Amino acid sequence: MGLDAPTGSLHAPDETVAEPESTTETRAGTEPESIALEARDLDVYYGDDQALQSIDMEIPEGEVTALIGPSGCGKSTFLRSINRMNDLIDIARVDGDLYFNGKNVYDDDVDPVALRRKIGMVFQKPNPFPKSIRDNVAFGLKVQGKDENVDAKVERALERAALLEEVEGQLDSSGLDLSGGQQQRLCIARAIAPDPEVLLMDEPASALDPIATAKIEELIEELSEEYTVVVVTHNMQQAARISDKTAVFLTGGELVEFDDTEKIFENPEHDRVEDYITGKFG
Ligand SMILES: Nc1ncnc2c1ncn2[C@@H]1O[C@H](COP(=O)(O)OP(=O)(O)OP(=O)(O)O)[C@@H](O)[C@H]1O
Repeated sequence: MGLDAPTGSLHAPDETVAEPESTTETRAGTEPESIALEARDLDVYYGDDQALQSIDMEIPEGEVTALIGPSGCGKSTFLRSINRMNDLIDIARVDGDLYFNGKNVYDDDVDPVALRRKIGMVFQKPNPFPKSIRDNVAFGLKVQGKDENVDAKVERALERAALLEEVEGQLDSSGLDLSGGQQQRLCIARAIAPDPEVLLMDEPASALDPIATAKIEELIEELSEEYTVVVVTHNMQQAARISDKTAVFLTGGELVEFDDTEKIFENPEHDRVEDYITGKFG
């Protein structure tokens, strides 16, 4: 299950965050591809229970990567390890490395609050603040002291989140008066207003009806033109529709296969992945 918490933070100044630098070959070994996020031998524990086992993964920049797998296999745990949201869980412990633009986010000099500004997050249940639409989107900007041209930035974020047309002229109404799908797009606008590089989404459409879900799926594809998107989904058809890469986690917190989405769904390497994809379990 996703952790319900707002993006952004109440803390401010600029701390150490990584700048782009990492480039590597694609899996096919043809063209160079920029890597936004790289997990190396990443283990996560809750108390004595290990939730993720030795995860190695390279997430390309500017693409949509889907994390799929049966309930409890560690998808949300992996997502939260990327922007250190697991820090907020007392019993969670992380071993291994997670690089963002080549910098290990678990280094002592990385401020998790600054990191979360570069790596925004959207949760399963839309969680707008009980504030106006404008204030919801402006929240992250104000926290960062980016209070110049706030109205223009709010409108731009709403536009990028495909919500502006529907709420134009009513930015002072409460975010809570919007429909579920609109609330989720408002949360996406709030996450992108501070201009992150990566958007993490934990089952962002699972609480929505099919029409609102279709809008979020379309939006995710559009967002990947500007951001690296990592999305947890229970819905395999959704993963197949919206993602470029797919990571399949299986019970025990193991990453069994990570490849181009087409390859995963059409010709996976592992029988266990094929069984999962074809609905034999999970
Ligand atoms: N806050 C927590 N405290 C203790 N154990 C946790 C916590 N969060 C997750 N776990 C455990 O870690 C394992 C992985 O959970 P996680 O939520 O990451 O899986 P998931 O694949 O996202 O599951 P789902 O699809 O049901 O949301 C599970 O065994 C779960 O019970």
